[in-house]
Amino acid sequence: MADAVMSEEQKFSLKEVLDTFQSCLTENKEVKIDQYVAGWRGLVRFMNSLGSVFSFISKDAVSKIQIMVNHRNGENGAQYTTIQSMVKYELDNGLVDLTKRGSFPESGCRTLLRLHRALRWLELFLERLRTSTEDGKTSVMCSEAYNESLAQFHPWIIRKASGVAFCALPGRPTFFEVMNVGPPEQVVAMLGDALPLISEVYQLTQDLYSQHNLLDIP
Ligand SMILES: CCCCCCCCCCCCC/C=C/[C@@H](O)[C@H](COP(=O)(O)O)NC(=O)CCCCCCCCCCCCCCC
Repeated sequence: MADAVMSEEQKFSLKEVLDTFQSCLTENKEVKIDQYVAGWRGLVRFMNSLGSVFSFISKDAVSKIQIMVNHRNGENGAQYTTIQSMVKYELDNGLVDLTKRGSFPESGCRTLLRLHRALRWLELFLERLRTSTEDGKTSVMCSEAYNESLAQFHPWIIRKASGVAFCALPGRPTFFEVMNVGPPEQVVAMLGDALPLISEVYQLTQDLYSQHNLLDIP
């Protein structure tokens, strides 16, 4: 049993997680929610392995993941197969608070928007990691990516706490090791493969939300 657990742990590689995002896309460029959520789950697992300073971040991510899973497992789960079908279903049925917080604090559209904004952070951070030099500082890459994306949606106290957490990030060599992908050149190559697909998932969602004026759901 212990061995089985060990080998599961050892198998954990960030490549598999990023592959999950790749598997989100359907032939007609819709984004599948199960895979999207599975991608986030893998990222949270990775983040947890970096230390408990990140637990306030992972707690929030886990609760949002759970909301999406509940929608999928609910009575109308089939409507939540893709982000596209979810948006249509929730808008057609008036299930989203569009201008102020009200009856639907856990709408799929609202919850996914939070993860979507975080996906932009991920894209920016991974791009910085990919192009960084050996002595690059992950904390700087992370906070720059954060300031260009999520920070604008967070109040001061969260920005402050995030800044503190970023300082606890391990250096680039350790970070690459924990990713468990192989030597640094291989990590860089893997990121080069994964990033265009993450960008595509991000862009498709961004365009959909923008078409339906959903980018500011409170
Ligand atoms: C590995 C470094 C980890 C750095 C993570 C950077 C993201 C920082 C996000 C800080 C969020 C703080 C927690 C609170 C958030 C909420 O206030 C806020 C708004 O929610 P509300 O409208 O329901 O109130 N929530 C959010 O914006 C959603 C945040 C979701 C964060 C998910 C972060 C997962 C990070 C996964 C890291 C994986 C790194 C892999 C890189 C190789």
